Amino acid sequence: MATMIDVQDVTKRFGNMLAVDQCSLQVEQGTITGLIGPNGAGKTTLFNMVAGAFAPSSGRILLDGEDVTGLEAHALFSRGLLRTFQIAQEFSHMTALENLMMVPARQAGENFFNACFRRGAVLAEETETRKKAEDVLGILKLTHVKNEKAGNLSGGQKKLLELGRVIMAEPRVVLLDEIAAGVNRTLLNDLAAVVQRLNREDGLTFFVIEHDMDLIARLCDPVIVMAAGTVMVEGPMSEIRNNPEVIEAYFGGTPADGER
Ligand SMILES: Nc1ncnc2c1ncn2[C@@H]1O[C@H](COP(=O)(O)OP(=O)(O)OP(=O)(O)O)[C@@H](O)[C@H]1O
Repeated sequence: MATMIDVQDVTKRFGNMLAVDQCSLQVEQGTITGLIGPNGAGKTTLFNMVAGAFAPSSGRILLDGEDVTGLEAHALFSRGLLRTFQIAQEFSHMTALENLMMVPARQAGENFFNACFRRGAVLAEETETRKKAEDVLGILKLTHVKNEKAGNLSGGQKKLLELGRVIMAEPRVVLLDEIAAGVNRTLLNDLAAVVQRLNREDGLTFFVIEHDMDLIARLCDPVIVMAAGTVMVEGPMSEIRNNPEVIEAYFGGTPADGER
């Protein structure tokens, strides 16, 4: 199995604060890899570096074998890595369908030459994009709100739409950042099912930060536990749950059911 994301000895300092401390981890191609750990463990900082929000202070990050250390999000996107993004304010007045239709980075309609001289091709492409967006709405069970403005959707529906935008972009690896937060159980089941389907059927690799341990247990294998800026342990959730070091890091030694 090829390594999709390879974090090598990465450190991130904010002034005197060592947020990530010589951390090394791998996300293998075709996996749904979870990243968990107590508050302040460095998960978000690590994610931010992998997603191109900021560069590491030291260390290297490889994407599918290529050194991408310090590349910005748009450069990573063109290499197939995408992080779920909140529906930006400016898109909230657009409908669910429009939000999906505008995702492809290089729509023919945006190309001046095509717009002027190849109108037929542009129209064909728009029809194709609309069809794909409608299919994605169907997968997400959002067809009934396709003409609703994104800003009027429930929190859970917005998360599903975010995932829809990811599907439209056709990435190879997706970073999911706390998708369960504020989502009801029914919609969460839909979200989890879509992630599993994309993983199994389309071979998408997922790297998931999540505080909902049930969701992690259901989706992720392996699970990487971070503490104090580095990796503490890695393995299937069934092992992680009973690992004394993990219990100590989360609960100060008080045995619990693994829920934060
Ligand atoms: N921009 C910043 N400036 C200064 N310190 C920061 C910054 N971002 C994060 N930190 C610090 O780095 C450490 C790691 O934070 P981080 O948000 O990465 O942890 P986390 O594991 O994602 O925590 P949580 O689960 O609470 O989101 C924390 O002590 C945090 O206060």
